[in-house]
Amino acid sequence: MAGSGFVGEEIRVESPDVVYTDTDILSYYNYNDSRIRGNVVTPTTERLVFKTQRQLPKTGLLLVGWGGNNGTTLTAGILANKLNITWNTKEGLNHPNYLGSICKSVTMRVGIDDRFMPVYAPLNNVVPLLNPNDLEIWGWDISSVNMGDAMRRAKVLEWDLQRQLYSNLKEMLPWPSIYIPEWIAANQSDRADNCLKGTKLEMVNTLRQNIKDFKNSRRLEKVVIVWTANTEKFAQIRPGVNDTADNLLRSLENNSSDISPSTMFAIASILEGCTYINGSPQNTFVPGCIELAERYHVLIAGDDFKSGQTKIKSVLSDFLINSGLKLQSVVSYNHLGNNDGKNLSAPETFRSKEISKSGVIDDVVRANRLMYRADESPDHCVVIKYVPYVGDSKRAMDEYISEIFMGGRNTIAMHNTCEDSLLAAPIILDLVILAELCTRVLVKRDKDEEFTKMHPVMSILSFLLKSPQVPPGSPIVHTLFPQRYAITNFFKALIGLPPENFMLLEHKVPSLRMSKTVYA
Ligand SMILES: NC(=O)c1ccc[n+]([C@@H]2O[C@H](COP(=O)([O-])OP(=O)(O)OC[C@H]3O[C@@H](n4cnc5c(N)ncnc54)[C@H](O)[C@@H]3O)[C@@H](O)[C@H]2O)c1
Ligand SMILES: O=P([O-])([O-])O[C@@H]1[C@@H](O)[C@H](O)[C@@H](O)[C@H](O)[C@@H]1O
Repeated sequence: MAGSGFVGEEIRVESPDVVYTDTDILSYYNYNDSRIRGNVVTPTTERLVFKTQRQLPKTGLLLVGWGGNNGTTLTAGILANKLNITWNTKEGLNHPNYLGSICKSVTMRVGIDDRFMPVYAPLNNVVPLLNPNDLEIWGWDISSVNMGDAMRRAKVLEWDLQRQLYSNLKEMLPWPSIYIPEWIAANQSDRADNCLKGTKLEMVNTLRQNIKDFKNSRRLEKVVIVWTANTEKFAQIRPGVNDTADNLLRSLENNSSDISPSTMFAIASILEGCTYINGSPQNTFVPGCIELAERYHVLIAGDDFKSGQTKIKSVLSDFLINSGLKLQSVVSYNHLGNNDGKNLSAPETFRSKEISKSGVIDDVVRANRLMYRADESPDHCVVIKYVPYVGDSKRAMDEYISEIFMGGRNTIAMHNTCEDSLLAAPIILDLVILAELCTRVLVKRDKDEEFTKMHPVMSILSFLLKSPQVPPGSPIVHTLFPQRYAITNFFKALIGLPPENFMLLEHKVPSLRMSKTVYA
């Protein structure tokens, strides 16, 4: 629709720097930045070439912890969308949707029209992205309950919707999984009736066979594996045990107690060439695991889905500090009554979550040496309580206190109630869709001969994760909008468009509105 400020169909770039072949999109891209030496700043330009496969592969999604609130809610939600199942509540008729997914519900600015006004397009019309309705889904759980009864157990979705999905879901039985009690809360033992036996190596090989059989039986080209099982305690990083890929594999063969179930899943995924995403806060990606992913060029991402309280914190801390208000105290409390909350009621598993929820203000504080000394940071307290009665409906209460002009104080208090799994499920979807896109992208410097994959640690997914994994030595960005623009600017680079600069100079420099349109 001309002049509507919106493009509802797949956009196509016309530029000498963008070539659409039958199989790929080739974009010749100027990556501009500036290099600082002392107080001397030098603009830099690196000519890159991105090659993005256009063909969408038949893709499978394997969920570890499939029978949990997130796993069942995601599976049920995709099925409801696929079958277009509507359901009644006291408010009336409800339709399936993908609200909460940036790949399915968000647009991005792609440029300006002839009136110099912004034009937006859905993310999935900018570069080819998987349709979640096409995903083949299966998974593992230490609980043998079928997905229909697990959906009922989760108590997340409205009964009229559950009723219509149950017959499909009850046929889905999770594969047995790895249960090593000391890695999660003892209160999880009552659901662990679906557990593999044998040595750690034997169990990893069983997981690998599960993956192979799933891939072959469904004729899949790709499989993405997501850990949405319970939060584990942190693993000790031990030299000679899990500090290198070879030591990690040798420790697996030696049945080392230092290797967690989540790291065993990561090893199986990597050895089967499957992208692996850690949706929980534990340190699955011990150094040896990252090295293994680098060795096999298998993409990994983590940690801990960023769904509610932490997402808000990443925005508020950015707003306060980057408005020159000195944030001095952040207290994040929440209680919830789902099984995640039950597992987090144990000190060691809570500690994993406390670490991932606490790090989110670090980058914005560290970036401001005007207000914060190197050894100074706001008080930051995280509290999570398990209250069975509220179920999946997490009640979060936060307080932010900042010092303001001339000795003043600014206190922001907020209350947030939401079904935690209805926030997390679309985030899992985005992680899968964006991770799959990353597997289709190759890049090289224009002057180089060979294309290469991007670094296996997908820091581009930081927008979706509380405690983002980044390539060794890379900075961690927590603030939400830079994370989001990292994704949309990446999309623009893949089709040869310049990054968002927010300058709107056409509306600040009158002569720009007179100049002929100059196509790059
Ligand atoms: N908003 C959210 O729901 C949210 C946000 C961020 C992170 N997370 C994390 O996502 C994970 C899942 O959350 P949830 O609400 O679905 O929890 P849940 O307890 O409902 O589901 C976890 C599932 O994992 C299973 N499980 C445990 N150990 C396993 C293993 N070794 N192998 C296979 N299955 C195993 C359990 O039986 C359970 O069915 C948790 O770690 C949670 O901290 C959730
Ligand atoms: O994403 P977020 O709302 O900051 O954090 C949430 C925690 O507050 C909650 O207690 C936990 O059960 C969820 O797994 C999630 O991690």
